[in-house]
Amino acid sequence: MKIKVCGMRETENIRQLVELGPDYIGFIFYPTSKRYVGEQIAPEAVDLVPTFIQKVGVFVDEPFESLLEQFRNNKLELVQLHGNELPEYSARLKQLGIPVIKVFSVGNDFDFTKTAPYTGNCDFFLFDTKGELLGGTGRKFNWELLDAYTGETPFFLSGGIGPTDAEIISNLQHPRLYGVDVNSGFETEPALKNIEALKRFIATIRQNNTGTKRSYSDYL
Ligand SMILES: O=C(O)c1ccccc1N[C@@H]1O[C@H](COP(=O)(O)O)[C@@H](O)[C@H]1O
Repeated sequence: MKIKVCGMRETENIRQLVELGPDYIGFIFYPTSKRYVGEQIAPEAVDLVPTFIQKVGVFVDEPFESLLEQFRNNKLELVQLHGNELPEYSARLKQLGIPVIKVFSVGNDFDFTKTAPYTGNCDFFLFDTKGELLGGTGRKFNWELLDAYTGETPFFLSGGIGPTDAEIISNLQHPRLYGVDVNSGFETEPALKNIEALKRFIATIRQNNTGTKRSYSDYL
């Protein structure tokens, strides 16, 4: 199971996170977010991230050209579309060779057939909790609803995941579950992650997923 840690901003915190070897690090490029990284991630922080950890830019209904500029300026590797972006928007990014994670906000009445027009137009889905905020709600949705997702596109599970969820996530059985995305559940303040809590969480997930155990030192 892949691990994405989202909402990073502070250089020292990024350095500590990199040592845990997550698969993806997310940066929020949405100005009204408490975790907004700014138009430019601190260049010294970008240089700390090794190539085996992919940098994801999280955007919400960003004008296309502006997204492209920020993608290039920040040496991002994937984009996460967390707003109401249409399948055509996602398809344009894919045509440019940019991998895309398309987010769906899941409430109790969510209709998973809404994902169908995005199939083939993005690489991953991400299922987050529907709430007043567009992301970073800190709340879980009912994970039993995932049984209704029968599509082909692999997905990240997100929304309110915290330190005590590692065991239950490791035991989830969905055939398209690709990764887990964590954010506010591991924060001591917005955009600052509790590294010790993440270390335990990542270790538990990886112990329970044989074959994916990895630490930063393996790559030195
Ligand atoms: O975290 C934010 O502030 C945010 C703002 C706008 C769009 C997305 C945002 N974060 C994403 O929200 C999910 C779940 O976060 P949480 O675990 O519930 O705090 C995660 O994918 C973040 O990328």
